[in-house]
Amino acid sequence: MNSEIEKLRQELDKIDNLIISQLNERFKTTHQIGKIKKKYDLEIQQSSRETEIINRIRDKCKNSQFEDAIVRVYRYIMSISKDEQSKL
Ligand SMILES: C=C(O[C@@H]1C=C(C(=O)O)C=C[C@H]1O)C(=O)O
Repeated sequence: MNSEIEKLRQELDKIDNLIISQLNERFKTTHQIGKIKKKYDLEIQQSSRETEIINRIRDKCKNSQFEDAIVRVYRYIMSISKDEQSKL
């Protein structure tokens, strides 16, 4: 039993490495967008863009039992990008 879990945990570590690297890229990009918003005095919150992202995620996750979980994660990621943009 322990070795079964250990194998899956190693798999999770690899997946986490990918997520970390992609999250880092995503936050770098939202940071750049934040700098442009500051320069042109634009609103940080862009609700129609967020709806577009959530719709795209739901479409991509149509056959996944984790659709709602993934949408929750994305809402959280977007709220953190906005917090980071507001620090600029
Ligand atoms: C990144 C942006 O800023 C905010 C954060 C978003 C995100 O994390 O995807 C989307 C829309 C905005 O509320 C943007 O305006 O595109």
